[in-house]
Amino acid sequence: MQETQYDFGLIGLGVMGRNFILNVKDNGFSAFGYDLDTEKVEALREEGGDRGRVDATQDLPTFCQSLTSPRKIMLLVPAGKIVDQVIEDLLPHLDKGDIIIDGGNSFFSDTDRRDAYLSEKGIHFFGSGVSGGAKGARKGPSIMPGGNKEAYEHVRPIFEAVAAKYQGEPCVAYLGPKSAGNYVKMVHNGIEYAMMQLTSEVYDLLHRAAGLSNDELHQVFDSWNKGRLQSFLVEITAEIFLQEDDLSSGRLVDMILDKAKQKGTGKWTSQNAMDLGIPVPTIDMAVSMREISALKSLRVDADSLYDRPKLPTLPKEELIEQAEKALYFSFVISYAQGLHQLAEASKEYGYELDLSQIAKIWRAGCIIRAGMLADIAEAFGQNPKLENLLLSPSFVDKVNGALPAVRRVASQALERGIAMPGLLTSISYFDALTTGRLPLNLIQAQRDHFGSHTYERTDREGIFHTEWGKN
Ligand SMILES: NC(=O)C1=CN([C@@H]2O[C@H](COP(=O)(O)OP(=O)(O)OC[C@H]3O[C@@H](n4cnc5c(N)ncnc54)[C@H](OP(=O)(O)O)[C@@H]3O)[C@@H](O)[C@H]2O)C=CC1
Ligand SMILES: O=C(CO)[C@H](O)[C@H](O)COP(=O)(O)O
Repeated sequence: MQETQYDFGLIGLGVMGRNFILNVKDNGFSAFGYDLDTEKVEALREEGGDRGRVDATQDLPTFCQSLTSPRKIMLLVPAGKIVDQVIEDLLPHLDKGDIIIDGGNSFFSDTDRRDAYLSEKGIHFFGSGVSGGAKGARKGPSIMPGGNKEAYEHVRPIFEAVAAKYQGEPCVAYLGPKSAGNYVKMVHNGIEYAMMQLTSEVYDLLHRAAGLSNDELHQVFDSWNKGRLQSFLVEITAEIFLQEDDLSSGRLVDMILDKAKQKGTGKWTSQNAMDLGIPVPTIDMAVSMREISALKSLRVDADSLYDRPKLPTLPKEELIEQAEKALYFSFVISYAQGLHQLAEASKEYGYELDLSQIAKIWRAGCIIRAGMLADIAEAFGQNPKLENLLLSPSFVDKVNGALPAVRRVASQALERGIAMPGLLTSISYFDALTTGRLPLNLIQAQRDHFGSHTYERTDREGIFHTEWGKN
């Protein structure tokens, strides 16, 4: 029987779990890990040093007996059936009031199901997204917990200690009941998909239209990361261009196959946005682009069938300046879409989300952290009911200032046949959302013409139908 009582338990000592548990230990809490894999258990015991502060086992009863009451057990196992399996394995060893935290990228309706199931048994369940990858988990991630508010008080000191800090403020906050935390993490990942797609498009344009080398691309992204585009993704992009390839003489980025994989969180964001009736087309396009990227052989075959315009190389400095504005604009649009979705989800699912607080806990630790999130947090702080970021007076001048260059970049890409679907979609979304009268009156007329679906009028109340073609 294990003598020492540990403050925190962690199941799943993989990429995230191993780093998270060491982070808990470094912040003054004792932690006990559990994994099925002997090597992972032994590796943690080696790396952890003092066994009184961190230890691990492959024996579940020992694991549960070693935790202080109420037990606080975090799961960092692959999302899906494994989470249900681990919960079932744990239940015989738990007491009422114990807390299970699912830190993985679980689908939010699974979290609601698990929450209802466990609350009947007196167990508190937290769906709690964690972002920041391995490094974030080790040194300070952004944490997005949702669940029972009172029970959160037991977890709060640990989460606040291990979370990333932005100017001293922890990047974690209680977000709302039930699946609020997993939902926010899902949309975080949707925004992540959009920002990654947009970054890759700008890289492609600078390289193919203006001939920037990897060294030049490094310099561009590095300098952008010191300005208003300062963000984790721009920072790592700068670093990526410098990485030499161990297996050939060039840079690694040029040797990586152009097929992007996905685990599903971006797709879920798009699917649920459609259920809610909230447009997030830049996120949708980012998901579609991963799908198009997977069609490698089809793309290669089609490439040989069609002509692409051959235009002169563009002046570097001018394109770099315009591209900075295009990336800034489209990052703003990505956040605007994701936060709009969160506002609607909050109403639909009763999460009572505080969008300013969400932007605040994304300012450090997570993959979508960016300097502009401070402005976004302020915009929603000034007007918590802001329907869409584009309505914030503080963003109007910023967006207006970028637009001419954004449109120029898009035209350059279209003229050259360089695919920038994320940027073009962002511009079209912006143009549509800022147009008082759209041509969808014609769609209503068509619907009524072929299917008597009726329409409303601009000049009077009521529902109308016309026998089209009779006058
Ligand atoms: N990697 C990342 O950057 C991020 C991942 N996430 C999410 O965090 C979760 C964990 O991801 P990650 O750490 O990357 O995944 P890993 O696959 O690296 O780690 C998962 C760990 O769980 C173990 N495991 C599987 N089944 C069980 C079980 N029944 N009991 C105990 N342990 C088990 C696995 O062991 P074994 O290998 O032997 O199966 C493995 O050690 C996922 O939901 C992921 O989506 C969230 C943010 C970032
Ligand atoms: O949650 C994350 C970061 O926030 C993960 O890294 C995410 O799983 C990556 O998603 P995908 O594999 O679909 O690109």
